[in-house]
Amino acid sequence: MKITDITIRHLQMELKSPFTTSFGTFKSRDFLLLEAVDENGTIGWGESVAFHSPWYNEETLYTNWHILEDFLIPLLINKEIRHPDEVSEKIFTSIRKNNMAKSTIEGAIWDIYAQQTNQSLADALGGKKEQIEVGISIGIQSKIDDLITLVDGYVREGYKRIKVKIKPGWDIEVLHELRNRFPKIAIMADANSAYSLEDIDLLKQLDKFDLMMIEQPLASDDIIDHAHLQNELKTPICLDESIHSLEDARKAVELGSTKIINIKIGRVGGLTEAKKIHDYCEKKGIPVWCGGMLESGIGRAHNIALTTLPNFTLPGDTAGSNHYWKRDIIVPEVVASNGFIEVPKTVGIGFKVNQEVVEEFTIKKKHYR
Ligand SMILES: O=C(O)CCC(=O)c1ccccc1C(=O)O
Ligand SMILES: [Mg+2]
Repeated sequence: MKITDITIRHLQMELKSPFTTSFGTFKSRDFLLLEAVDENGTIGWGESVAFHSPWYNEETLYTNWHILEDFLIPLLINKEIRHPDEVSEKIFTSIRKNNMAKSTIEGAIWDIYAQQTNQSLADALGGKKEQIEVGISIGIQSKIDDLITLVDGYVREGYKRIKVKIKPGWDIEVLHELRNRFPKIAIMADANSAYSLEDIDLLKQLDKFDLMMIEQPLASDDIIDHAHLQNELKTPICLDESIHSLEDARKAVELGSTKIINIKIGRVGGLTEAKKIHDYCEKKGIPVWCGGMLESGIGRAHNIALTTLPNFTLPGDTAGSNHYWKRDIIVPEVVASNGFIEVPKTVGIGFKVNQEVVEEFTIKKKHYR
């Protein structure tokens, strides 16, 4: 295939309810969508998971736009691509990091490749599952009672794994109440790097809540302190922010910094690298799951396809569209029923993009050829 035309858009979608992490609160989600067209007119879609500000990592949607416009698109446009793996393995090798920018365009190439080979994106990646198990990620609330009420609702909806965000001051007491009220459910906690090794005594207290895992307790670029912490904890540590590549995953696993890995397609630079991390972890007996970045339906569709690979044995964060949006930009929307999402069987990402709704949420767009 050859990509002849690309459109980048900045979209803004209002979240149904604000989402608070240890770093701050989101009321709406700004993100980039990329539409790529090949020489036969096949259209592929990719979503940038970078946020409006660089709180989660150093990228933002405008650094992504800059890297795409000035570097990635010129490297890729009108170039013959035989397989999507070539995007990261050959075409983008001269550009360091900027993984979310790379992943945006690579995702669209995978979508086109799947359509041209007449298969679903899940099949193109080698996934076998017909349905995937998902959990829910709940932001920091102002009161514990509010959290309990929310969790109660999600448990009734059938979500089998509940993730809560924690930070200093919103941790022990919250998890204690939650465990008391829900003795049997799978609970995990995500700190988004809100602690340091100085908090080791507090973190050790989390062991008594029988958590499925604690996600990224320490610094976002660390794998050394996490290894020290894991030595002292019974609760498995899961790394999110620290893992940007297969190499990072290998080093963290070798050091014993992590027992589980959260794979986010954008954070690792695309589906090809995500698959490599998956394969490596499978060999090493490290379970993986697919993280979420409050994606629109397009990013969600990519997450679902990736999760069909066999070592995604733990429920991911890709909840149903209705958890986030009044109206999503794909048809049908993603539906989670009893904690499961059916994997679409149609070609490509398996969902139609609702162009009218995309247009409605577009703040800015630009065309490249
Ligand atoms: O529901 C989702 O999409 C995942 C929510 C979530 O936990 C999250 C949302 C935004 C940024 C980072 C994270 C995270 O996993 O750390
Ligand atoms: Mg996380």
